[in-house]
Amino acid sequence: MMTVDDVYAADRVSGAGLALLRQRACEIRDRHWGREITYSRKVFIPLTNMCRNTCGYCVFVKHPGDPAANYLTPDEVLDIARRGERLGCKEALFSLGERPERRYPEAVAILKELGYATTVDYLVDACRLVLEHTSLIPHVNAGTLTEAEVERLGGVSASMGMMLENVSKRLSKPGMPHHACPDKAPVLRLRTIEAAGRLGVPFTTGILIGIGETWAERIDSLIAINDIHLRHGNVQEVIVQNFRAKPGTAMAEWMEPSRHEMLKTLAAARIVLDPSISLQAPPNLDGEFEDYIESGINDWGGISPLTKDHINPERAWPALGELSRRTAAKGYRLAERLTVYPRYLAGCREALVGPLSRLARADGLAREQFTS
Ligand SMILES: O=c1nc2n(C[C@H](O)[C@H](O)[C@H](O)CO)c3cc(O)ccc3cc-2c(=O)[nH]1
Ligand SMILES: C[C@H]1O[C@@H](n2cnc3c(N)ncnc32)[C@H](O)[C@@H]1O
Ligand code: MET
Ligand code: SF4
Repeated sequence: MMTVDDVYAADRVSGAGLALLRQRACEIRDRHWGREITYSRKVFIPLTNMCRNTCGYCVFVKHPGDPAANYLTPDEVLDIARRGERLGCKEALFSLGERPERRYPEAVAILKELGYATTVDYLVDACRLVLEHTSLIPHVNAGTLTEAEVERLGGVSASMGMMLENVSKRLSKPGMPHHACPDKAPVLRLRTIEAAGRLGVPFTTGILIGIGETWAERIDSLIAINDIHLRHGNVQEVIVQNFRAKPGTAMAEWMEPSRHEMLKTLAAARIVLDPSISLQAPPNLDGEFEDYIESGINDWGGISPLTKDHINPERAWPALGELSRRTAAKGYRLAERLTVYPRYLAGCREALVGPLSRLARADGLAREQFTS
């Protein structure tokens, strides 16, 4: 048995110690998730890249003055979704900046032109548009939200998400990545996940590693997420994502976390988290991603045949055939899932019943499987 105390003490494990940690994680994964590793075929829809925060690692955000700072129009949203649909995508991932209208008159003006007061108002209609005119299912990754906002968005998306990042308040101090980022206050992030729990919204969250946190703070974060899941049962997946330094950002010269850190953290996450929570790591942020399989992951997250990863635009996804082959080389089968995991399908909102049942097969994974 491996206890939470053992995991807290695993900060400096290597060699046989690390091997044992990873083996334990794999046993848990194999027992609860079998020999299948899933992914979601998606399009990325960056509804706006303006944001009132300025996270030190973020290259997605664009501020007014930069000609690239914008909102997509409803036509552009539908165009991305329709092209994705033709390529077999099933998820529309809306990932966007947070409340730019609270900071920039430029954002207020564009929203007004579109007929909205807030970014969330526009997001609700953009999701509805995709639901009504395509077969894609919206997943909303819009950062911190109030309970009322989660409720509204829950009616037009099957699942929602927001990385906790980390529970550490230290990361908001001057010189740290979340300094002057109102929406990255850990207490607000936890409240958002908790609100989704109360409303029964299947939720994706996770931690970003290598941004100045300690090992103990990583484990604290995983436990905080797990506690919400134990109360509400709504955390469908946890992402462990490695920070990648981007030119032009405040953290351009920061050291990136090593693969060793990823392998250790993934195994720790699998041991700490309830086994019903899917463990996801992205395959485009490290050349030797297949090693994650031996740390207990069971999911690769969203992969797109059409759009780039706007958050890590320089990191192309591996081709599906390659992902399939490298997954198989470790003894696992690649399978395509929907944005919402099988066990949450039965509890979905009325408006989603039809769209989801058209895409899901009896076991809850995608009826039409693209795996190479
Ligand atoms: O392409 C990406 N997809 C990201 N996704 C989407 C993810 O890969 C899946 O498509 C969805 O979680 C559905 O399972 C996120 C979703 C969230 O709810 C929260 C955070 C992320 C982070 C990323 C990301 O950095 N890049
Ligand atoms: C959508 C999620 O992407 C993550 N994110 C943002 N910037 C980076 C980066 N430079 N490297 C890795 N992950 C990043 C954050 O965790 C955010 O919440
Ligand atoms: C584009 S970053 C992902 C969405 C949101 N701004 C967040 O940081 O959580
Ligand atoms: S990571 Fe999200 S919250 Fe932070 S600046 Fe980028 S878009 Fe804004």
